[in-house]
Amino acid sequence: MTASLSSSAATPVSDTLPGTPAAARRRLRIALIAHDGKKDEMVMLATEFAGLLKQCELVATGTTGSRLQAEVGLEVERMLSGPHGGDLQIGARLAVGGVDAVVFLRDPMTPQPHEPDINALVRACDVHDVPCATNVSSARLLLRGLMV
Ligand SMILES: O=C(CO)COP(=O)(O)O
Repeated sequence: MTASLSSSAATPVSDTLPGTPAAARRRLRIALIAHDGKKDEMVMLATEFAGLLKQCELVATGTTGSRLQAEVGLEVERMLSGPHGGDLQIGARLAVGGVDAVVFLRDPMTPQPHEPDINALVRACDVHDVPCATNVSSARLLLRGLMV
């Protein structure tokens, strides 16, 4: 497993693939976000992939980040809580090349007050071709892919 990658903030994730010489690699930067109804699943997922995630630079929205720190023991940079702008902060970082992958466990059954922010973050992933998993099954595939 490798989670070390080259150092430029603007380096595309393609430069993080296994062919890149170890000395030129920088750590993968992964954003982790979960709505309240999905936070338990996020904790379970992060526990399952803790070996990988501990080698990565992690950023999360506020409450998700607290739970990952407290319950999984991960070092996480915490942004604002989602409804207070955390999704937008992560989207802004992603737009300038500062995020390599996003796991965003959205709750499709519960209306969110900050729906436009959520859509903006997912759109930013599509605009900038950053992998974004929005459910546990796709997150497992994405994280396994990063472990190659
Ligand atoms: O609302 C969120 C994402 O849209 C998540 O925010 P929290 O992690 O602060 O609960």
